[in-house]
Amino acid sequence: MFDYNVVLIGFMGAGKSTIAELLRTGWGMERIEMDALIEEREGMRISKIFETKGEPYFRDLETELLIELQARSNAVISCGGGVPMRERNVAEMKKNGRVVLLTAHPETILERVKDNHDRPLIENNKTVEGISALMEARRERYMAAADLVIETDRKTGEEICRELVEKLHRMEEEASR
Ligand SMILES: Nc1ncnc2c1ncn2[C@@H]1O[C@H](COP(=O)(O)OP(=O)(O)OP(=O)(O)O)[C@@H](O)[C@H]1O
Ligand SMILES: O=C(O)C1=C[C@@H](O)[C@@H](O)[C@H](O)C1
Ligand SMILES: [Mg+2]
Repeated sequence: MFDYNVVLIGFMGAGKSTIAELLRTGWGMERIEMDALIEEREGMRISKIFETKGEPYFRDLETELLIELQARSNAVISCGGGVPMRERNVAEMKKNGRVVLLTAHPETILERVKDNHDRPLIENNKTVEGISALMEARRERYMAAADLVIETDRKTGEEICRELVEKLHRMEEEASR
């Protein structure tokens, strides 16, 4: 039980949704899936929103939703991959949350996302090189937003969750000393 939110950030396919679901089932947290909530409210898939309304429209929806989510606690918020790229968003997620960055190497990401076609930003160049380039462009902002970084390559979801919960508890202990 956390008296704040756990905000999961990271590249597409890093495992945010997977880990959020495990924290819901195993740790009783409320799971909030930003992409899914936006899709539900807009009544269309993310790829369709990008196509018909454009990326800036989608990015504004993300910011509005993050502001709304500050009212929760003990929620695990699985962010869209691009959410930490806006400074305003990072300020919002830190108001009532600890930000956890999940990382994975481009080869691992490619393996995980290759059969899914609802990630418009990588759909046209789904290669190690394409993923590496976008990852590099995002690295600095992802790192700056993170309170905690967890590598996910060759770890199971359960291992990642245990590491995450342990590290967050340790951070709280250290902060209260
Ligand atoms: N630790 C892991 N080991 C093996 N496979 C994993 C792991 N974590 C996630 N996966 C698999 O990788 C794929 C992508 O994971 P997931 O959807 O959780 O990523 P995401 O970070 O939420 O991506 P997006 O930003 O696109 O929503 C899924 O098929 C999932 O089952
Ligand atoms: O990394 C990104 O910019 C994105 C990741 C997905 O979660 C979606 O939010 C959308 O496809 C954009
Ligand atoms: Mg996801």
